[in-house]
Amino acid sequence: MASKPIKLGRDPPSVLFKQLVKNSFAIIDNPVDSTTLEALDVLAEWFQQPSGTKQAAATAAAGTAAAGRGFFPLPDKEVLEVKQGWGPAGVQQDVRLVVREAFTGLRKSAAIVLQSLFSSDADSGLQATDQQLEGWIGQPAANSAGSSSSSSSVLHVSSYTSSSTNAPHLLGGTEQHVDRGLLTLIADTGPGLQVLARDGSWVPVTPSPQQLVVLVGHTLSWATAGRLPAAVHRVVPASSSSSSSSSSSSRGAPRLSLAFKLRAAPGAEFAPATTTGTPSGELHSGYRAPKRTRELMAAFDATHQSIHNQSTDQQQQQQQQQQVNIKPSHVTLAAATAAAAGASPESKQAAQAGGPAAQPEPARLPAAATSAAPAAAAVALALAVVATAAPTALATEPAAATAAAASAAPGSFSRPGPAPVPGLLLSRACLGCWTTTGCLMSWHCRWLRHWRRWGAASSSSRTWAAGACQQQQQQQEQQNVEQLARFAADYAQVRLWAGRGRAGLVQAASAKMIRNAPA
Ligand SMILES: O=C(O)CCC(=O)C(=O)O
Ligand SMILES: [Fe+2]
Repeated sequence: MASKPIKLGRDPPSVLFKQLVKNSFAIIDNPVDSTTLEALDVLAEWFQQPSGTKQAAATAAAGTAAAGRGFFPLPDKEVLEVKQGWGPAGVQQDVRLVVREAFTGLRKSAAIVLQSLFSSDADSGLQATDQQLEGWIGQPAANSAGSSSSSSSVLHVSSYTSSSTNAPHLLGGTEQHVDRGLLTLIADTGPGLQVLARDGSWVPVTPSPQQLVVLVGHTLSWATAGRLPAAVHRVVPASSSSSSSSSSSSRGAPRLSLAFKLRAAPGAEFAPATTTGTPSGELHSGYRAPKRTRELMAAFDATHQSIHNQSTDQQQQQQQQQQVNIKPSHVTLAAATAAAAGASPESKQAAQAGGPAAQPEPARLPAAATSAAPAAAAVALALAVVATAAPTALATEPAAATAAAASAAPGSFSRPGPAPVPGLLLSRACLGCWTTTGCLMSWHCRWLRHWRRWGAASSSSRTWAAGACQQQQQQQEQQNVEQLARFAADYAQVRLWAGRGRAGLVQAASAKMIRNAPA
């Protein structure tokens, strides 16, 4: 990364704030001399055990409060989930100790980052007292467990398994997503993490061993009325030849990361008008009413589907589903076709990400998202599809083009949750369901707006509207994808015929006439 790492005690907090506003991520020197590095080393070794051993050791036994939780072998990585007070008896004591210390150290670092963003020296205009911030984060003490003021923060240790697929950047890593919490701190043993920049490009983020990556999460972005944009990020595992190791024991081993997710306590309340010092009337309507964490998270769940953000129960369900249907289920039409076609990196990125339109924050969308996104993403998407269909078609017969496009059509891929064909939808935030990748303003949401106006919109009505609206969006997205696949097939045929010169075009015209001639 181009910019220098930030030293929190030395650099003014405004530097951090500005960098997060600009990039939605920053690299800092670890403000707490914690055992993060040691934990990476110890865990790299721990992850070398067979999957079954790890699962047996780190998954909490049935009948306990954390039953079934702890270790998740996913298709593209294995995740060890660590919460406050973690310590399954099956895990060696030294590993438990180091991991707990790393948890505590990262938690402190995250609190320091949050505090600096709200300190008056940050020139951020953000306002929250230390007491308020403590209320947001919740109490770490074990005796508050389960209460609405208890900490929900979690440490995810991920070991990325290598993928044999020819689209490793899609299947062997982590799909693009936004973290749900306040902020995430990441330490890792090698390259792979990427953050979506405002211009739609993916920026590799490579902290060195003493550094941490700070990512803004959905909750903090919402609490600051979008002033701090949430980081859209993904993990693209480097090929083994290019993987450089920052930790001696992990050389040649899969990338390992520690992602500490500072999450809001369940009962915390966020009022952007107070936090930003902006009169409520001046805020985007989506931010006007204060929200509690639970409400915020329900809206988040309705619009963001990612295994990294789910509750553990949801993860387990999805895990089972993925074991049956692993490969194409992660892949969006655009991304799959772009990858297969070797389309230009820019078109791949735009197609996968929909540019900044995928940013889940309703207000203060980057200019590119509000103006160019729908058209640009649609074009990028079409290009990616055509790029796949066309070369195949040129080498063979027109029918092959249709088949190539059809093979990428909706039936051949499915994705849990809304299919991300961004940009084809309206890129505005919905007042009802809180969708930001493009609510169609379905009648459910229009109703909700009316209810709101009359003061009758409860959180259950919002949940209902969100569900119904999401369903409608999925149908619409499906139609868009089908339409696009048809367009790609037609376009590929025209290119094929055009490639044969005038004779080809005449042939195309006569074929069309014959097709359309009355029987
Ligand atoms: O492995 C990483 O660097 C990031 C993982 C991640 O994004 C997550 O767990 O939410
Ligand atoms: Fe993440």
